[in-house]
Amino acid sequence: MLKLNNLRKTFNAGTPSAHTALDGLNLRVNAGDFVTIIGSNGAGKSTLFNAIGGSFTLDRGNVTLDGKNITFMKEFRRAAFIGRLFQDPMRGTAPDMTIEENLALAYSRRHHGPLRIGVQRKDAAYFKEQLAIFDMGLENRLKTKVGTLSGGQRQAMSLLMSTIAQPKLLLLDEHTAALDPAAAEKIMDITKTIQSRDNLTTLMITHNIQAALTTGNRTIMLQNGKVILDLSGSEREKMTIPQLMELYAQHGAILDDDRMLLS
Ligand SMILES: Nc1ncnc2c1ncn2[C@@H]1O[C@H](COP(=O)(O)OP(=O)(O)OP(=O)(O)O)[C@@H](O)[C@H]1O
Repeated sequence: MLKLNNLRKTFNAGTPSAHTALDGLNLRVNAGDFVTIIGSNGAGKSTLFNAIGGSFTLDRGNVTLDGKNITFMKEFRRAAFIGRLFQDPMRGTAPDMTIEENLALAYSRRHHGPLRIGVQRKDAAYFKEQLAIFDMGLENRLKTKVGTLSGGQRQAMSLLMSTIAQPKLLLLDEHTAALDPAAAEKIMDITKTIQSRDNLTTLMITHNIQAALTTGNRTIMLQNGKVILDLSGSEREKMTIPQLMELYAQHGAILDDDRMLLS
């Protein structure tokens, strides 16, 4: 479904600050897979998402999605079929637009036509139904400006906007890390519900090792811009956090991030 072949990206090439963030990265993801991604700071996780989303030109390698080579496709075109959530709940929604206008904009991507903020009555009913799943009272606030919502509510909006047009791929970049624990749990629960309901092929970066091992069906570990571990099936089920850290250490990496250990 998603094939990443030999991805390479060096930032500031040819200067003293040159840094190879992706170093011949290979990955195959099957349709419907929910893959969690872990790795220490600077391992290349967000750069991997930027490569898939088309934020920069790769030095080498190619990205194929659903049999189509999208390596040179512009970022805004990929956004029509790749949903992405960031840590910051303020990204991904337009604060001066209402809940229904934001959703109408996202929903119009489904038709691959021009983006629309005009809200048709039948669409408004559908948005209400979808918002009700979050159980945050948002379904009764369609005319509320998104800028007035809490962080958790805005991330709920971003999640719905990223998935309402049924993307081919969903990229979650620590999308619950900046939320309070109750909101984080709620957003994660709904993420799982939507993922399994729509059989959405999903990649999720997390610093929470426990969540990485128990969410989705596969866990990969990145280090120095490469996939160094790929766990699924019974091997993943049996894996404990100490064993995982030991494996990580064997690759010369240290889980030096307190968030990983404490969360
Ligand atoms: N636009 C850029 N220009 C220069 N260097 C960059 C750029 N983007 C990323 N890097 C560097 O590439 C490396 C990988 O960064 P990346 O953000 O992918 O790491 P990460 O695994 O997501 O880390 P974290 O968990 O801290 O978010 C880092 O050393 C980073 O400084």
